[in-house]
Amino acid sequence: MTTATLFIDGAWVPAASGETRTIHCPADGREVAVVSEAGEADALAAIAAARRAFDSRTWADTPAAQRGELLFKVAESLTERKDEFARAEALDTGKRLVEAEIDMDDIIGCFKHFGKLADSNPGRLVDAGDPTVVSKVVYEPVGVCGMITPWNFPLLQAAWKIAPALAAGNSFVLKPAELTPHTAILIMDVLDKLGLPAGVANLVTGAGANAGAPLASHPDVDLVSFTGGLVTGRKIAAAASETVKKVALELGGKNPNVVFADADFDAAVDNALNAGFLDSGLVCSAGSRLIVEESIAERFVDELVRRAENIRMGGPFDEQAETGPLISAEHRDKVTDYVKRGVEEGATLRTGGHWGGEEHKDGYFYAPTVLTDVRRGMSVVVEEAFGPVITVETFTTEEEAITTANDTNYGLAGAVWTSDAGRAHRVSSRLRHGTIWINDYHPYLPQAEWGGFKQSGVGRELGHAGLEEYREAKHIYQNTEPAVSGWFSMPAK
Ligand SMILES: NC(=O)c1ccc[n+]([C@@H]2O[C@H](COP(=O)([O-])OP(=O)(O)OC[C@H]3O[C@@H](n4cnc5c(N)ncnc54)[C@H](O)[C@@H]3O)[C@@H](O)[C@H]2O)c1
Ligand SMILES: C[N+](C)(C)CC=O
Repeated sequence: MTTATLFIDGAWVPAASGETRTIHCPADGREVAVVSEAGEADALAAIAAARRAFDSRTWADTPAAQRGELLFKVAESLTERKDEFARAEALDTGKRLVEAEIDMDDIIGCFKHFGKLADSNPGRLVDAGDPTVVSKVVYEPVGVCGMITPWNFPLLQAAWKIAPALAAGNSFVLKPAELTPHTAILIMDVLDKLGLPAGVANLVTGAGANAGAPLASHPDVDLVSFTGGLVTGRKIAAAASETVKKVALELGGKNPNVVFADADFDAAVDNALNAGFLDSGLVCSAGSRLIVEESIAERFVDELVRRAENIRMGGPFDEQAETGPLISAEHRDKVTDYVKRGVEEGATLRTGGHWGGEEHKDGYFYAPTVLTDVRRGMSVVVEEAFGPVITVETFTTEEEAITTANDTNYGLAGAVWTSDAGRAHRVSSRLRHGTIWINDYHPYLPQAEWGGFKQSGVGRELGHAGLEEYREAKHIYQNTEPAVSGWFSMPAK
């Protein structure tokens, strides 16, 4: 890959500083690509290009149905280039190729979903209660959108923003995570080849503090949509408040996976593994808090540990591998610290708690880990470790299960396992999380809203609301028989 990887105003350019960054695969350290390292000057150039493109109205005034057609063409192109994209994603993230392929299917589904929605809701007439008045609500694009995305699902999280932003007629600047820029570069190539007007889609690859920060603070950005960690999310919201721009935040989770004694035991154990260890737990909605009914806890944890010890770690192209590495040495140190602190605070390490063995020495692997005897308030129970770490809590009553599951500042997702339909309904309706699974874990649908309660975020992606984030509602009130109002007295002339 060349080092002119910034896409600004319809052209591929290097960073103004000439700086580059080498991307390595976290599974084995191999060099994957050298990309341009954007700084503030590049972000400002991209924002200016997006502003000009928006103000020219070329894309904003393109009929919504045509904008939708472009999204279908993106889906077609991604389908044709699926292998290339999945391979690039797997190399950048270290995730298994099969998982990157599944992500591609979801990404294609996302473009189709917003392609369908693009012209579905042009606005509505409002009854003003006066036949001389025409009152209507129309939906307009927000303007210039800054989009900042994380490294765990690089293109998927970008697609959840790009597709609705384009459907609504906006221009945007995308800043992907600095460690995983590859598929963001590829999707700009797709948009470029499909003839999207110059300046509508812009890309800056680089570090958050330099290339990302202007997207949150610049007055010419109308909306900043961020997916990433809570600490960064707070900074984005604070920076955005200066110019009172629209803010959408998709942050982390400390997601409860609640298992009642009447649940299908084998299915619940199997899915507790999926919940916590799929993609090494590098999923915002990972079921990192297992909350299991006391009467089955011992048997459940024994089986969970037995199964966890069987999980095979490996790189993206290792067909025997069941899970991959963490993203960096720094990230692995963070996970290591959480587990260490948990044990120091009294947790029992039932399995894991160590790095990958000699065969994985060039990658950032961390073994699937189960901690029991945890207490609420321990950092590993409260904070997002963002790794393959499950903590186990127990309960004896339905009320206690609900209280424990809601005892978090986060509110992204959670699951309930039970064979009692009434209980499933009662518990799911009391859980304060944006997605609740009943007798399942992890599925999400482009047709259904995704997002967090509490400190897991602001706003929603996907569904219908995912499009509305990128539109402004405008009320147009027309008096067809203008007349003197008579409100103020009329002085004699
Ligand atoms: N809710 C969701 O749907 C969802 C989805 C995926 C990931 N996540 C969350 O993302 C986190 C993991 O991702 P991460 O480690 O990349 O998060 P992060 O917050 O470290 O980084 C996310 C992005 O923000 C950028 N950034 C960092 N500092 C910035 C600043 N000061 N100004 C502007 N941009 C800045 C980074 O460069 C990156 O592009 C986890 O907390 C995970 O739960 C949430
Ligand atoms: C939103 N999701 C589940 C696809 C990825 C979260 O990290």
